[in-house]
Amino acid sequence: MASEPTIDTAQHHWPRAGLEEIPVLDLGDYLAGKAGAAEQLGAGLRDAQERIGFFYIHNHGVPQDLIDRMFAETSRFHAQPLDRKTSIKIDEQQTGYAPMQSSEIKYGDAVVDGRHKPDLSEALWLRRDIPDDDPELLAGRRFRRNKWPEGLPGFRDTVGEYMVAMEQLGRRMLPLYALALDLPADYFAPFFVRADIPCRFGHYPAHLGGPDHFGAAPHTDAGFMTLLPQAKEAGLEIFTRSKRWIPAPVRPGDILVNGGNCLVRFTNGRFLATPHRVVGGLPRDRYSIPLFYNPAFDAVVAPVPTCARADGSAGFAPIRYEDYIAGYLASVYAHQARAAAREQSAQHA
Ligand SMILES: O=C(O)CCC(=O)C(=O)O
Ligand SMILES: [Fe+2]
Repeated sequence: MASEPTIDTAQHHWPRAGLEEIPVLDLGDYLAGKAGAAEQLGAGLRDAQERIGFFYIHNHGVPQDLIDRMFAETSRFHAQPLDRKTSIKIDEQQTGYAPMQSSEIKYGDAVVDGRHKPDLSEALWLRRDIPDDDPELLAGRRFRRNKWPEGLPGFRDTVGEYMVAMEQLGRRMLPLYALALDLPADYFAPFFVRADIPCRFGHYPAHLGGPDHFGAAPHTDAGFMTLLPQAKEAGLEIFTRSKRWIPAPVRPGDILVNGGNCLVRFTNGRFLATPHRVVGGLPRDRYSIPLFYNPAFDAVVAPVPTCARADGSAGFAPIRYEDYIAGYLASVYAHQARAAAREQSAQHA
């Protein structure tokens, strides 16, 4: 299984105060095509990703009405009776309904405080929708088949609209990552043709858990960039390089962005995948709708040329994204660990 990335802290030198500030990047001028805006944002993104691993984006171009409708659909889905939700229960495809406390194994090295209780949240996972005759789907590849809820008219259309808008945002942000790393602006584009864009439409019921039992236990995300439209309720906390948990303030209308383990691998540990968690014991129900903007399944995630290690060592070994994500999921979910074991024994049979 793929080993989790570790952060090369020797490359980071920042005063403590700065380690706890989540910057805001305004994409307005950039999306309007203003000269110089991309370079300026690239520098801001570099600072954010080296220092704290999280940043808000303002004027991101995704209509608020669409985000509001996606939140409304998410609460409509979770308001259904449990047997309706479990009729599309999550399986080795990693799409469908993940019930409360279904993260059965814990997040390997990313667990920063040794607490191992399964998440007090439920979620509907969906990926890019592909036609029934897609060759990879017909070949039985994992992570390809969506499970759509029935009896919720309009749900599927809204999810489709949301995925298109959010994927476009992710694609438009790729040049900023490239410029942040002194690479040609189009460097990352080929890795994201048919990007993997899993969405987690999550519900954290009020009054569950507490200081030692979380809505989402401490973890790092697996992919490249996580796009998290702001929930109405607070509750997300991030573990900074000053070794403290700080709340991520709710900034209505903005989208919170954070780096995942694939970004760490691309940058040989220079950009952070910062551990985060959702606290337990929330005063009100909380919904969240992250889209994980990740490479295509066949893309090979390998350190970029500008992130060679100073000591000449190679750093992270190249790995196909799909192999990486399968290993990550097997470390979090028992059903994925079983699927991985089945695939291994089939290969050796
Ligand atoms: O609900 C949130 O605010 C964050 C959830 C999260 O960290 C995740 O789904 O990876
Ligand atoms: Fe996360």
